[in-house]
Amino acid sequence: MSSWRSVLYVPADKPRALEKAAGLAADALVLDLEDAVAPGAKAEARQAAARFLADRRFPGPVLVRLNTPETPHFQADLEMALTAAPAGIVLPKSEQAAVIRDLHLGIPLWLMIETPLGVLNAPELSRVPGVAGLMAGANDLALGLRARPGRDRQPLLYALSAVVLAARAHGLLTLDAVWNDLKDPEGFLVSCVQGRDLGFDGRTLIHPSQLEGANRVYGVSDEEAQAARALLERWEAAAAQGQGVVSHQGQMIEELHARQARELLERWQVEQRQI
Ligand SMILES: CC(C)(COP(=O)(O)OP(=O)(O)OC[C@H]1O[C@@H](n2cnc3c(N)ncnc32)[C@H](O)[C@@H]1OP(=O)(O)O)[C@@H](O)C(=O)NCCC(=O)NCCSC(=O)C[C@H](O)C(=O)O
Ligand SMILES: [Mg+2]
Repeated sequence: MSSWRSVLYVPADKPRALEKAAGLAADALVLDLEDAVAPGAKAEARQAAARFLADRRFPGPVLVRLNTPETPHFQADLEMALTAAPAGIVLPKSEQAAVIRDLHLGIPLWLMIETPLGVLNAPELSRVPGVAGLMAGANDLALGLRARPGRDRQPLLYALSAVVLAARAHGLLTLDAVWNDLKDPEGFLVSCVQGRDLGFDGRTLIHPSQLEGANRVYGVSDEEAQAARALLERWEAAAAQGQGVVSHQGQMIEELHARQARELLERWQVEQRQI
């Protein structure tokens, strides 16, 4: 089990960003070959990504986001990725399960759900063998929906929830979309809480300044771990007496709450090892 609280996009054609990313406290990186890289810089970005992977510059999982299969860049991106063997491939603008299935890629896939059709097909996309996770893409979603999401992201909530629903139904990981406004760190934090409460496992990010907030909001605090231990203690004592439901600090608890507490403690332990 690894943690996916903070997943930083790094444009693969930016040497300084690659250099910096190698030492950052992100849980994972996505080396971007797609939208952050201008058409004329695609080849250079591909080579830099291959070098970064070969040199094992980052201790955690490193994913590579390819250009879409319809573009002239896709084949070369794919060949590079299959040779360099990242922890996974990110496929942007995923819409059709058959298209993804026909690629027959023997590597973990992360599908970006960021178009109206992608959202509608998210349940089928989640069932494609090899898919490890779903990532939401707010910029493309806003474009495709003609939505105007403000600070509260209200116009995107249906689509974001649909991504979580599909991922959870099929046991996949799922990551919330990026926050563009670097001048509004408070809005970013509020939206991290919103994404976490919707059910996302973590957040995709665009800037190092967003790492601390995402790690904190998506992480398990010591207080939460302590509360989970207390709940388990109460539950185990009650279960030993054959009880199926008890109250704990004024709240009803059942076996499912004990499971939830165990899962939270497991995550807390993983995060402690990553510090
Ligand atoms: C958004 C940025 C263009 C801002 O760049 P800039 O103004 O140059 O940032 P700073 O000067 O504040 O940078 C300070 C230092 O931090 C490094 N840096 C910045 N961003 C990153 C990064 N992502 N990874 C690693 N390091 C980074 C700078 O190099 C500076 O370092 P130093 O000089 O040594 O101090 C820029 O942040 C950026 O390019 N971000 C990533 C953009 C990106 O990848 N976009 C594609 C993914 S978003 C998307 O498409 C999601 C989805 O598809 C959707 O539809 O929503
Ligand atoms: Mg996008």
